[in-house]
Amino acid sequence: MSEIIIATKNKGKAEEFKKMFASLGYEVKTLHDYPDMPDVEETGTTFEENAVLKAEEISRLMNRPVIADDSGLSIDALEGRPGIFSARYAGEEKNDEANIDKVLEEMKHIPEEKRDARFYCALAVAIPGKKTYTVSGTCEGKILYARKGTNGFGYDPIFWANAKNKAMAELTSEEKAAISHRGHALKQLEKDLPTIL
Ligand SMILES: O=P(O)(O)OP(=O)(O)OP(=O)(O)OC[C@H]1O[C@@H](n2cnc3c(O)ncnc32)[C@H](O)[C@@H]1O
Ligand SMILES: [Mg+2]
Repeated sequence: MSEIIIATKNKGKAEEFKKMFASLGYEVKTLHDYPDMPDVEETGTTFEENAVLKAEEISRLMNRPVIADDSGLSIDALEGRPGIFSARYAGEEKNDEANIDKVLEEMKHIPEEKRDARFYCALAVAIPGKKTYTVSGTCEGKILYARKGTNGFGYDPIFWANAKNKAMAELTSEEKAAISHRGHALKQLEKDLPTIL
């Protein structure tokens, strides 16, 4: 099986990528398999810029093709927050539960019709000697008033996925991949995989 490296230290993302790529016949390695790789600083102002920073730095260090994912949740009533700061919304330690609590608190008086939000995922593909490129995907939904479901990771328990009429954390991994921002972004890469790997 061909191997692809995803420059992530996020366990939830790593699990999703492993399953999605396995169904395409590829084996995923992440930075959990290469613990000496550094944390790349996400200094960009967009998801795309941050995905490119992560993919290019790890590709340069490994001298191999590398894909990186930068993603997050954008809430209309919060003017797009947490956005590119989704991982660290409630503090540097990147705590999913604290991040959810902060969003629930900020959204507690916002009425049903003003709770629209979307997940965004930018994937960057860095190949030594070639120009890095990006693809992206979104997933439309609403912010719930409380947690629902136990699957997935990050903000999934408070995100109502319009496409499935269920909370994201109620979906199986296959159901989520079919409608998610990450699934939509990956769809656009599928045809390129033989040249990336
Ligand atoms: O940079 P890497 O190492 O990949 O890991 P990270 O956790 O820092 O990842 P990001 O910088 O891309 O931040 C993304 C955050 O957005 C949230 N997020 C992204 N995709 C999500 C999904 O499918 N479901 C729920 N939350 C998601 C989640 O809280 C992540 O921590
Ligand atoms: Mg990050």
